[in-house]
Amino acid sequence: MKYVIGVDLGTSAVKLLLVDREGKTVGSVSKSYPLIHEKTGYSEQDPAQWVEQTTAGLLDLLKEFDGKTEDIEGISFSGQMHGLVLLDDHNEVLRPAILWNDTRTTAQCRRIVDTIGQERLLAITKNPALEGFTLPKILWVQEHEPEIFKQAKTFVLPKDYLRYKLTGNLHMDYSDAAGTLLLDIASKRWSNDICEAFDINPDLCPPLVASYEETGTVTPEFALASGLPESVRVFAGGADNACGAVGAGILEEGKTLCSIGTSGVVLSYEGSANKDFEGKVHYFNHAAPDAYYTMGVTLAAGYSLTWFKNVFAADESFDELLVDIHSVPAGSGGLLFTPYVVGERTPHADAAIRASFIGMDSSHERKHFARAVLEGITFSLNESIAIFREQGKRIDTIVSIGGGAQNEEWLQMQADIFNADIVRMNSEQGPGMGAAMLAAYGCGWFDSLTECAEAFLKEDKRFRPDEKNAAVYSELFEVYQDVYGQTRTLNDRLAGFRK
Ligand SMILES: Nc1ncnc2c1ncn2[C@@H]1O[C@H](COP(=O)(O)OP(=O)(O)O)[C@@H](O)[C@H]1O
Ligand SMILES: O=C(CO)[C@@H](O)[C@H](O)COP(=O)(O)O
Repeated sequence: MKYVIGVDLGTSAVKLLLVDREGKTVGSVSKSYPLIHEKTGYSEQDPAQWVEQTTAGLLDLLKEFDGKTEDIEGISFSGQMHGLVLLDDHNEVLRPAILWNDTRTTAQCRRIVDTIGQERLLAITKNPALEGFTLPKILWVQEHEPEIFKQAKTFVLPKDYLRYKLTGNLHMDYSDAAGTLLLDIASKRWSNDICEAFDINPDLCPPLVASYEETGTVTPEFALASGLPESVRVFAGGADNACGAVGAGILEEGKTLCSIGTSGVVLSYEGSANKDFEGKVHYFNHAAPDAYYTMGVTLAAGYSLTWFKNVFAADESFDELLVDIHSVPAGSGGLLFTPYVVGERTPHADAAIRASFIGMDSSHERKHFARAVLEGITFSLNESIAIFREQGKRIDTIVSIGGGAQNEEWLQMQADIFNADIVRMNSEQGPGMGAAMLAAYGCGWFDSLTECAEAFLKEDKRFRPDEKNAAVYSELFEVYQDVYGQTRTLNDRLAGFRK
């Protein structure tokens, strides 16, 4: 039997899947690393930790594996998007990576729009200037750390840096490059116009490849450190949401994905780059050949739950914290939460907004708060679904993946709030499975990713909307939508008091 490995370099942890030729996961390992929040709005990670934890994860994965390591044919990657990794001329990391959920770059976003114009930016990149994207981060370093910027020879994204440590070669794939705001999405080329407008040497941008393209094999040093044979073929991989879509079979028009990881995403397949969503949702290249996807993003989905657990139930597991939420009725007894603990993206691109609990009552217990957090996160994702529905998309079935899909109550809540069937697949680790599928396709095991999806993916369980709860949530969603406008100026006034 032959095998491939899918590596999902997430925000909270790296997750590795060992998958056989029939699509069965025969081994999995997860290794976590911390986020560094030096100031409010800042979010960084040390790229060395991604490499250390992936290497340790591979050692564990291979220790447990009872097959022959020479039978592992390929490896590929799914990566948290947008994070800026700056490298010098020896490919050494120049500063900590500035991540997708770092929102320090509001001024740089304004500079982008003032310099290039919103219309031209949308025409080239299909996306507006948002704090999370990579170009504003490059401009921030250019302005605030000119000495570091002067030494920068190349920029890459998180999984590209990890792949470089395996192969010694630098590349970036189209699906991840799409989130930099430097790629011409339709022609799949770096935009010289954008580089020129911001005094960025185009050589800073690495060579572009397709997600299923081979980028090299494992170096002797990495083979020694990780136990991987040098013969393993290394494929480029893609953005975590593109890989999540591959791993959930979102490979044709009409298919929708909900992913609850650190962030939350509602994603829809697009066959071309020529639709116009006016920048209301992100529009990126897919990891599948010649395809695209649109998506709305909740900045702190799983992260809001993680924040709540760390503050109020640090010694408990997620399952312990959520054990009694079924005993709280839909609507959490009038307690409403907005998940803006680090700001928001869709539909409110606002780095300054912060979260609220509204309607606290002396009858509320901790379980009401826990349920309200899940409901608030799901309402936020429902705002993206509402945008898609307004644009005429029919959304009646949604595949749900990510850490949040581990909880069945939450999956039922998604069905009730989205008013659609929610499907859980055989693997909730969509991005890791998507990465494994890119390696399987790259190795030539299948003629297309669709063929691979047919062989590898199976529906595990379906959650259908409960009419009564759906009606309650439909009414509450209107209240939820009002909270942003009602709390925006209050939050602006509080901003000066933050760390
Ligand atoms: N048992 C669980 N029940 C509900 N949510 C969970 C559970 N375990 C993890 N999560 C949520 O999943 C998130 C992590 O999901 P994951 O897809 O691994 O994220 P990432 O790819 O960003 O590292 C956490 O932030 C947490 O909120
Ligand atoms: O910024 C985005 C998408 O635009 C995020 O979705 C990141 O890609 C991080 O993903 P997770 O770690 O939450 O999976």
